[in-house]
Amino acid sequence: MTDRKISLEELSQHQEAEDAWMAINSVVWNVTGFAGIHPGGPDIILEYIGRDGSDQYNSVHSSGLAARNFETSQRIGVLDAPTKSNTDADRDNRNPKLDRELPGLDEIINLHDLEDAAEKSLNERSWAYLSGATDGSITKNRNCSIFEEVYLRPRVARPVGSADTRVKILGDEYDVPIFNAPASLMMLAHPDAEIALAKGLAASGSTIVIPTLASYSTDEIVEALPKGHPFFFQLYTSPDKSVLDKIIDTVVRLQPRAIFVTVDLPDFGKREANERYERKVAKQKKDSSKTKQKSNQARSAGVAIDSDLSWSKIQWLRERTNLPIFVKGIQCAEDALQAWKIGCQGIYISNHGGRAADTAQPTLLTLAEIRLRYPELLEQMDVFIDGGVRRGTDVLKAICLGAKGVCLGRPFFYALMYGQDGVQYAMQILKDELVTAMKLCGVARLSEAHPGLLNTRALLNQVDYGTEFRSKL
Ligand SMILES: Cc1cc2nc3c(=O)[nH]c(=O)nc-3n(C[C@H](O)[C@H](O)[C@H](O)COP(=O)(O)O)c2cc1C
Repeated sequence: MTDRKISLEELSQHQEAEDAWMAINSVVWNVTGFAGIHPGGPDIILEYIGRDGSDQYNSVHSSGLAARNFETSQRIGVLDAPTKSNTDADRDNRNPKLDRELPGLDEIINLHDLEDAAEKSLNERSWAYLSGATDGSITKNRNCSIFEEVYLRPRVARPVGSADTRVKILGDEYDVPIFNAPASLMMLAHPDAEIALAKGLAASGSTIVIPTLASYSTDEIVEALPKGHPFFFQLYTSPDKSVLDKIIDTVVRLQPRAIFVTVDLPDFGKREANERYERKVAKQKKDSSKTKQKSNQARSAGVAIDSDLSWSKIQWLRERTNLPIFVKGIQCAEDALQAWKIGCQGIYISNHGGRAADTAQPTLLTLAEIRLRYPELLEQMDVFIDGGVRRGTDVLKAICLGAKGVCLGRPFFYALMYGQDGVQYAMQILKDELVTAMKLCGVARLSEAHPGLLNTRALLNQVDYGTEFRSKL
């Protein structure tokens, strides 16, 4: 069947919410009703209906994503005027994320150097989105600095000729306990986005946590992994049942080792760096309406935001699939206990890298709180943690307190500026640092790590011991 040819004029006649068409890389789609379920929120769809949305689309999505997500019945035809094709989009999109040339990887010796390189080289939009946090970035910064307040207590004269960093999680062995923290729209760092991330992590003996809001489709990312390689999936529980069902069906078909269901974002926080950027752009475009609105990328409530998410929905999810469920976004001991009570196989301690509630306590403190109040949970569930991890010593400290998997968010975005090579390079830095930290502390294998290797006085001063003590405040 040949596609019907559509002129730009005909396209422009379909710009109402109830009758909405949009051109993406020359193909015209009927997107009526899509604004309300678009993961990135309705504003951006409503802005481009009746028009060619290719440039905006290509800046964050793979060229094939639209065809995978829309039904064939939504394909109206192709534009008659020559505009972008998928091939043009792939070519144009090779490297628009950088404003300045990147330093060579040989100039990067730790993850802080990677962040400096990102700050200098990424374009303003990407930097604002990736590096930003909510309000005053208190939690983002405290996630990092708390690792500096926990001191190592190295044991000496212990044979550590080789340090074994392997870890077993849900029956699979990984070379390192280090994973990516799932993060949306990685194409803002590099056009190969999650494809390069998946390949780089697998080549480093780890694996990817695939985000719901990836730039590539879940199928494309899984295809990039070696056949049969394990992976995890991060789920946003869309409030729209049909959207959620579709995501779950895809995920169940692809069989991740576990689903990490994100629970810490019932509303968008106030992402000030994004807002500043969007207002600046609106001002340049002289679009005063935008400067007064909530900025769309920063604060629009896409389908990711499930304000009514409840424990019963997580329980429903447990019954809906036979896959292990980990709750991502645990920020206190009571919720860790609740996750265990409803039968979750794991918890993932996170405060969204300081992008949810600002001034929420740093994640290492939450891990200490759980360990002190419900130590048995650390035996009964697998524990992942993220937030502020930048060094091999940070990884070791989290493992000493009971974490099994340690994840990093922003650093993998920055590493991705260099594509797959950057991901492998960052993993090698972390692994080398972890091995050195283990050896210097007298730890030959990760199973030997324990809290006695740490001076945690700084944490103990801050840990919340529960209602019994709190009522005395
Ligand atoms: C740019 C960006 C996008 C993110 N997107 C998601 C997401 O789609 N789903 C999710 O569960 N967490 C998301 N997160 C939170 C991360 O999974 C993780 O909790 C956080 O980045 C860890 O902190 P770190 O960046 O200090 O390592 C995102 C974080 C960043 C920085």
